[in-house]
Amino acid sequence: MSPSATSDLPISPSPFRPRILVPEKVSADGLALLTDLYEVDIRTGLAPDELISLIPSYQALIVRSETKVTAAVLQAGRKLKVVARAGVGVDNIDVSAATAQGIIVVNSPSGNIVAAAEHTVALLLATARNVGRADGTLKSGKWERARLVGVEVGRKTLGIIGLGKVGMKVARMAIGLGMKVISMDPYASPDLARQAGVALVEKLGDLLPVVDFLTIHTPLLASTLNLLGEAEFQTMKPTARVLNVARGGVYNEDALLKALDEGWIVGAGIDVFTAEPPAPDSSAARLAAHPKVVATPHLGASTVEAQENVSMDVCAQVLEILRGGLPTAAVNAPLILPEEYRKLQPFVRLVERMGSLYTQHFVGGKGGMIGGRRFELVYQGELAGVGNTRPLFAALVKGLVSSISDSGGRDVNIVNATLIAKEKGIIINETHIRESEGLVYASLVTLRSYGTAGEHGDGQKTQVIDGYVSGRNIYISKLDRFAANFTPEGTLVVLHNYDEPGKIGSVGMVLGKHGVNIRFMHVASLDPETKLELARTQSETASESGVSQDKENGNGNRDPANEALMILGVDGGVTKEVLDDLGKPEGILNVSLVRL
Ligand SMILES: NC(=O)C1=CN([C@@H]2O[C@H](COP(=O)(O)OP(=O)(O)OC[C@H]3O[C@@H](n4cnc5c(N)ncnc54)[C@H](O)[C@@H]3O)[C@@H](O)[C@H]2O)C=CC1
Ligand SMILES: O=C(O)C(=O)COP(=O)(O)O
Repeated sequence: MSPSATSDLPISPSPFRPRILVPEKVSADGLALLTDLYEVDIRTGLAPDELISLIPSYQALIVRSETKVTAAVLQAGRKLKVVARAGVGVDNIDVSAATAQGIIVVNSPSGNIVAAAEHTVALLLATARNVGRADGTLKSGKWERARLVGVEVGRKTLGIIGLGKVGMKVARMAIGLGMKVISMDPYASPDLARQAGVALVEKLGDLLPVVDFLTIHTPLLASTLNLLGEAEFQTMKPTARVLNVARGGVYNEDALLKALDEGWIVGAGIDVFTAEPPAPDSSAARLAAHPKVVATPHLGASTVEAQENVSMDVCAQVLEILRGGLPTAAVNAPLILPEEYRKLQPFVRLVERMGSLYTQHFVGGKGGMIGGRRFELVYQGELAGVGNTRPLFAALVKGLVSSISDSGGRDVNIVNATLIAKEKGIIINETHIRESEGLVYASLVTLRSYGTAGEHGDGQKTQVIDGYVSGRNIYISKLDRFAANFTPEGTLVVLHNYDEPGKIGSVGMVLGKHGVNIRFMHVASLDPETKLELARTQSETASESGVSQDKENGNGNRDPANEALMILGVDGGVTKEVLDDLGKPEGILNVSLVRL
C-alpha cells in the first residue's frame, strides 16, 4: 500500500453563503472584504420590528449607533455569531444578552478616535467664537458683529471627564492650542496624564468650579448617566461652556437646558442626544434648537477616514469570526494581545479540529460520551510559553461539542465555552511542557482523553490526538495509536483496518459505486512506540507459550501490529449505506465519518 497525502488541496467553495445584515451606512471599503464569501445585505432605515423579522436568517450584523440591538433582536437572531459595531460605543447593543447567547460583540476601539477628538475641538472653537449663530444670522441676511464677540481658548482651562483614548487626544490638541488641561478619571494612568501635561484631580468638585470649558469622554454607563445635573452645573463659572461628543445623557438634558436658561453657564456644543434624532418637543430637541447651543447630528465619527478605519476594523473581525477565527477587539470576550493572537490563531483552528475529530472519530455512533470525560491539552515547544491559552481551551470545547451540540444548533465560541463545558461536565486540564526532548515540531499539541467510571463503549480507554502547525497550515500527526500526517479539513472517512493487499482497491470500488470522489488518501501505521510495546508483549507471550506469532493465528485474530488507519478525504455525500458497505470487507475493524 503506498500512502499519498495531498492534504493541501484547495477546498471547494460552499454553495451555502452565510448572510450578513448591514442596516446602517457602513463604508464600502470594509464590506468589500466580505462580499466575495458572504451575502452582504445593506438594508438601511429598518423599523425595529422589521429588523426582528429579518434577523433570523443572518449570521452577522454590522451596525453603527442608530440600530438598537436589543435582547429581542438577539433572541430572534438564532444564527447570529457576531454583532459588529463599526465604531466605539456599544451602548446601543445589549451586550449581556449577547454574551448569554454566545454571540460575540466586536467594535473598532480606535478607528474613529481622531475624528471624535477633532470634532470636540471643532465644537470647542465654535462655542468660543459663536460660529453657529454667526453663520445662521448671516444666512438670514443679518450682519451682527457686535453681538457675536467671542472668547479665546488659549490660556483658558479645559476640564476633561474621562481621560481615555478620545479624552487623551483632546487633551493633546487642547495643549497645542495653548490651553491648560485638568482631568477627572478615576481609572486613568497618573503617569500617562503627567507625561501628556494633564493635571489629574480626584473629584468632580475639584474640577467643575475652575474650568472655562468642560468636555466629557466617558462611555454611557449606569455610573455615567446623569453624571452632571443641576447641582453640578450650578458650581461652574457663569462664563463656562460645556461640550458633549460622548453620549447623550451624561449631562442630564433637562439640567443642561436649565443651566443655559438660568445663566449658570454661557454655552454648549452638543453632538449627541438621549434620543437620536431627538423626539419633537423633547429636552433633546429643545437643546438642539437652543440659541446658546452649537449642535451637530452625531457627527463625531463622520469623517471619510474614520468610516474607512472602523469599517475595515470590524469587517476583518467578522470575516475571521465567520471562518472560525478570533476577533481582535471583542467587547464580551477575553482579550488576547495582538502578538498572542498572531501566534495562537492557527493553533485555535488546530485544537478546534482536534476536538471535533475526537468526537466524530472516537465517539460518533459508538455509544461513547463526551460529557463527564476528562481531557488534557498538552502544549509542548514554543506554544508552552504562551501565557494566555484560554482561546485554545475554548476552541477545544467548541470542537468537542459542535458536532453534537444541543444548544439549538448554535456554535460554541470563546464567549460561552466555559459555561458549556461546565454544563456538559467536561473537565479540561492544560499542561505546558517547555523543555521537550526530541520534539521535531516547533510546537506540538496533544489531546488526551481519559474515561471516567461507569461509561459505555470506548469510555474507559485513553485516546490521543497529536497535532502541529507548519506555516499557517495545520496537521494531525497522531490519531489514537497511529502515526499520521494529514490536514484535518473537509469530509474524512477514517477506516481502521488490517494493512493487507487489496484494501485500497476494495475501498475505491465501494466509493466509486456510490459516486463519492476521493480527494486524498493517507495511510497511518502504528506509531513506533506502540509497535515496540506490541513487539515486547508478543515476544513475552511467545516465550511463555513457546509458539511463534503469525500474521493471522488461525482463529480470525490477526496480528495487532499490522493494524493501520486509512484516512480518505472525500467529496460528495457519504451516507450510512456507504459507510456500511465500506465496513463489510474482511479485515475492516471500524469506519468513521468525520466532517471538519
Ligand atoms: N460622537 C461620536 O461620534 C463618538 C463618540 N464616542 C464616545 O466616546 C466614548 C469614549 O471613547 P474612548 O475614549 O475611545 O473610550 P475609552 O474607553 O478609551 O475611554 C473612556 C474613559 O472614561 C473613563 N471613565 C469611565 N467612567 C468614568 C467616570 N465615572 N468618571 C470619569 N471617567 C470615567 C474611563 O476610565 C476611560 O479612561 C465612547 O464610549 C463613545 O460613547 C466615541 C467615538 C465617536
Ligand atoms: O463610535 C462611536 O461611539 C460613535 O458614537 C460613532 O457613532 P456612529 O458610528 O457615527 O453612529
